[in-house]
Amino acid sequence: MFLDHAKVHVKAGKGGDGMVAFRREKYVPDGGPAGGDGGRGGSIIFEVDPGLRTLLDFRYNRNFRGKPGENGMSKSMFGRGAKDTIVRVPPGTIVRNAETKELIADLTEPGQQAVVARGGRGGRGNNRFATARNPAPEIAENGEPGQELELELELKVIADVGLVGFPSVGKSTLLSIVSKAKPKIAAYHFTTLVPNLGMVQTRSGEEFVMADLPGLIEGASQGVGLGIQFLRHIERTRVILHVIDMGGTEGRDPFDDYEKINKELESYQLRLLERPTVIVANKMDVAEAEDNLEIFKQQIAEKFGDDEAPRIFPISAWSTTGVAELLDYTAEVLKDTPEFPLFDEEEVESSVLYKFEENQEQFTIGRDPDSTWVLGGERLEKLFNMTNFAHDESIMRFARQLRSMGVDEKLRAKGAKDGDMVRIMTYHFEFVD
Ligand SMILES: Nc1nc2c(ncn2[C@@H]2O[C@H](COP(=O)(O)OP(=O)(O)OP(=O)(O)O)[C@@H](O)[C@H]2O)c(=O)[nH]1
Repeated sequence: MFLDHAKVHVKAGKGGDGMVAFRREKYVPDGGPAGGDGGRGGSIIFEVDPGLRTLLDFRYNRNFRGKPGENGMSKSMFGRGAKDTIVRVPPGTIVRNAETKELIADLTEPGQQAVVARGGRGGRGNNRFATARNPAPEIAENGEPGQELELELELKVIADVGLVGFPSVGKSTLLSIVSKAKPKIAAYHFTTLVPNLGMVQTRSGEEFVMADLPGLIEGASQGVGLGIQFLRHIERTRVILHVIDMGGTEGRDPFDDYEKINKELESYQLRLLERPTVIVANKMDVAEAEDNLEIFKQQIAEKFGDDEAPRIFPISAWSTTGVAELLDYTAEVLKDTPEFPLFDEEEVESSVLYKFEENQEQFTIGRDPDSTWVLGGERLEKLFNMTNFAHDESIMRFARQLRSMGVDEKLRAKGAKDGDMVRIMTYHFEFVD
């Protein structure tokens, strides 16, 4: 099965805790501080593996946890940093923050990496807090928590081969008989259009994705301001299969159809005619088809003259005659056909790059029903988590950090009085003006 969506939970490793320790030397009753820093927590990194084609793995495995950094040790020894966790994803994976929908990474090139959750910094040991006034501090930080978030993965199903042709020539029939799997695809964000796509496997096991291209193009010509991602579908379509009804159903003339469709393709200005085309002469099971094909072949030969004419594959989508040969040849042409960029490199670059911003609110002030003041906010909670409450001095340092962020002042401005209770997560304390 060909899955295009997955939701995963990632939590990077916490930094190791800093240590409170003192030197113990012979004959020295009170040595200086000797608590080492904790090591960095492991990040979670997504890496493109060109061998993958689906997001199937994420159905069974949707939780990724980074390794914690090692705690700091006595004798000023640092904790070791944790190894990052590498998660392999197929090329074409788009990663978003599931909550805000913000784009985190657009992974396309083999080996390309994106840090999706950063490991926490190691907490500092007490040897880092020594000052002239406080030569033996009992202050150490806990490691910073690793980043944690819910991610939405989306695999761009890129069509290698596009089907074109008049209505009722048999495009859907052909697609349905060659598709090994129908990718479950969602409507694009910007249109309600769901292109008709199929995964194709040739007799020798080669794979490519085939799409009903007119469906895509019609969407593109209707939609104002279609995203770059949408047009990339057409850009990545390297080979065109032009399907023609050789049965001449409803009095149609095959060559006339062929010319009309080409005119239309030209008008889209998507470099479609530059791509190699294979002509699929369909409905060869119909009585008149053989005669029609002979005439069509002559017309094509005349049109192209000495130029290289596209290959014509007579098939019957209905009885599947000739279809395997058509697919073999298509796979071969695909191999030697590059992409047809519609956008200049710079534009693509900026859409490929990912951003990773820390957008932290400083702090928030709310109230519990019993009128306890409640302090929150990402940055404040992080400082709280990094405080080692086993040591009074560490707690005092936390109080200083709050003051310098302006928490005291803001509380006072909101009417907090001496003796009021204040809560941060599960920790209660008294407000002292
Ligand atoms: N005799 C015969 N009929 C076929 C063959 N392939 C398709 N048909 C028939 O032609 C009709 C149209 O086929 P579709 O596959 O729906 O054609 P389409 O090109 O996808 O048409 P649109 O969806 O309108 O673009 C259907 O009734 C098919 O059964 C074939 O090889 N031989």
